[in-house]
Amino acid sequence: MNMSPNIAPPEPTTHPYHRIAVIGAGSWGTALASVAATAGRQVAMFARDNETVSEINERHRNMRYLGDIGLPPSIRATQDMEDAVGACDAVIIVVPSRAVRSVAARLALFIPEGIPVAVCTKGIEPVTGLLMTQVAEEELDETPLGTISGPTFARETALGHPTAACVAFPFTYADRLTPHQSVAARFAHSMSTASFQTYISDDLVGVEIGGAVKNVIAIACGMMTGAGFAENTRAALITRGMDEMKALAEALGGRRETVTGLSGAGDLTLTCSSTTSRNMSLGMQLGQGTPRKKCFEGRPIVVEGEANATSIMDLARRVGVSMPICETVNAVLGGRAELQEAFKNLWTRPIEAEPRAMDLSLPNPVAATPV
Ligand SMILES: NC(=O)C1=CN([C@@H]2O[C@H](COP(=O)(O)OP(=O)(O)OC[C@H]3O[C@@H](n4cnc5c(N)ncnc54)[C@H](O)[C@@H]3O)[C@@H](O)[C@H]2O)C=CC1
Ligand SMILES: O=C(CO)COP(=O)(O)O
Repeated sequence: MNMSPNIAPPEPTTHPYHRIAVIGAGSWGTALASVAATAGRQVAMFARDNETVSEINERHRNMRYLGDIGLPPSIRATQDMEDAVGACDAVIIVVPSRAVRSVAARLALFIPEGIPVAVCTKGIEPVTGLLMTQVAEEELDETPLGTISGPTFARETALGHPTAACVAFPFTYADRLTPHQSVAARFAHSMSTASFQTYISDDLVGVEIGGAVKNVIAIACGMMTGAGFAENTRAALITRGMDEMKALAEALGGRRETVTGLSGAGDLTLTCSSTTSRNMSLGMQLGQGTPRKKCFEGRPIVVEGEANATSIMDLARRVGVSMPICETVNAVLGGRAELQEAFKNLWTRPIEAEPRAMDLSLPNPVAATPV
C-alpha cells in the first residue's frame, strides 16, 4: 500500500459508516460499542440473553462484562439479529473464535448486500486452518471483510485510556489511488475518538496472524514467569515469538513489516507484560503448577491462545514454518511435555540465523577476509 503524499495526496475521509451493529456483547464487544457510540455513531448491539439487553438499554451497563463502567446511553441492545443489522451501514463481529462460523452463517440471513464486516476475533479455525475473516467469507460471500486489531484490553479501552488499533481490509485498485476513501479508512473514521486512535492497513493476513499468534506467545510468557524464569527469558520469548509470527504471516502471503505494527509487536508487548491478559494469566497459573482443569474452574473465560494453539501449529506445519515457542506451548497444553523441561529445551536448540532469511551456508565474510 503506498500512501506517499507524492503519489496520492491524502484526501479527507468524508463518509464514516454511521449505523454500526456489534454482534457479541462480551467484554470486547461492549468496549467497541462504547468506542463507536463515543465517536458519534448510532450503535445496535446484538446480545444473546435478555438480561444483558435490558441492562444495556435501561441501566446503560453490561453487568457481566465491565459491569462497573457506564456505557454511552445511545447504545441500543437487542436479542434480534435482524433488528441489529437490518438497517446498518457496517457490522462488527466480536464473539469467541469457536462461534465465528455460526454467527457469520446467521448474519448472512439478515445483512444487507455489500455492508462491510470487521471480524474482531483473534484465532485460527481448527481443521480448516482458516483466519477468522476467511471463516466469515465462507458464510458471507460478497461481503467486504476485515478486522480491527491491536493492543487493546477491553477494560482500558472502555474507560477511555488512550488506545490505538489497526483497521485492516483488503484494498481494491481504486483504494490504492484514494486510500482515504477505502473501506478501511471509512471504518477507521467511524471508530476514531479522542482516545481511540486508528491506523489502516491492506494486509489482512499480517494483521490477523499477529492477533492470533500473540495469544500463544503470551501463554508462553505466563508459563515461564509462573515457573520462576526471569526477565531475560521473557524478552527472548517476546522477540523470538515475533519472529514466529512474521514467518507464518509471510508464508500465508502477509507482510513481515505488518507484524512489527500494532496488531503484532504492539499486542505482543501488551499481553506478554500483564496479568490483565487472560492468556498470560492462564500461562502463569500453569507455570505455578495449577492443574489445567482448576485454572478454568468457576470462570468460563475466553482464552484464545489455549483454544487455538493446536490450529496454529497445524497451519504452521502445513505451510512449513518452524514455530518452536508455539510448539512448546501446544505440547505442554496437550500434556505431551513437562513444562519446565520443555522451556529449558528451547534453550538447547541448534543455532539458527537471526533474521531467518539469512543463509548460514554462505561463507562467513569475516572469517574469509585474509589477515
Ligand atoms: N477482551 C479483550 O480485551 C479483547 C478481546 N479480543 C478478542 O475478542 C474475542 C471475544 O473476546 P471477549 O469479548 O473478550 O470475550 P468474552 O468472553 O468477554 O465475551 C464473549 C461474548 O460472545 C458471546 N457469544 C459467544 N458465543 C456466541 C454466539 N454463538 N452468538 C452470539 N454471541 C456469542 C458471549 O455471550 C459473550 O457475550 C476473542 O477472540 C478475543 O481474543 C480482542 C481484543 C481485546
Ligand atoms: O487481545 C487482547 C488485548 O489486545 C486481550 O488479551 P487476552 O485475551 O489475553 O486477555
